[in-house]
Amino acid sequence: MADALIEAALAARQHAYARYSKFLVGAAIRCERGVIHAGCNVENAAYPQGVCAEAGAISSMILSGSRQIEEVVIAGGGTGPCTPCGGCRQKIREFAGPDVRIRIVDPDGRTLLVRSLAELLPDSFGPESLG
Ligand SMILES: O=c1ccn([C@H]2C[C@H](O)[C@@H](CO)O2)c(=O)[nH]1
Ligand SMILES: [Zn+2]
Repeated sequence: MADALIEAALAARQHAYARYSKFLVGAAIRCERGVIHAGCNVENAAYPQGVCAEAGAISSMILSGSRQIEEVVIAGGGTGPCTPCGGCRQKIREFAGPDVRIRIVDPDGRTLLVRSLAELLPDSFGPESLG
C-alpha cells in the first residue's frame, strides 16, 4: 500500500514548479476511501504566495469529497529528509488523527523517516479543540 503512495508522491514531484528554490517536492495522501491524492509545490514570483506540495494534495482530497487522511508520503529533493513545514503539519492535522503515518522519502523513493502526526505536531490544536 505504501508503494503506490510513494510512486504517486514521486510522480507528483516531477511536476513541481520550484523555479526559485529549485527544491522539488511531491506529496501523496491516501484517504478514507482508499483513493490517492497528490500535489506538488507551486512557487510564485511573489515568494510568499508559493504553496507546498502537501497543501495541493489536501486540496485534491477535499475536492474529491473525502475528509480523512489515512497516510501521507512526502518526496523531497534535498540532502536530508523533507519534513513538512509547520503550516503543513497544521493543515494535515485538520484531517488526520494523531497516529497517521507520515513517510518521508528521497527522490529514489527510499524511506528516510517515518513519523506519526503526533510526533511531528505534539499537543496540537484541532477541530475538536473548538468544542
Ligand atoms: O514539506 C515541504 C517542504 C518544502 N516545500 C516546498 C516549499 C518551497 O516551494 C520549497 C522550498 O522550501 O519546498 C514543500 O512543498 N513541502
Ligand atoms: Zn508546507
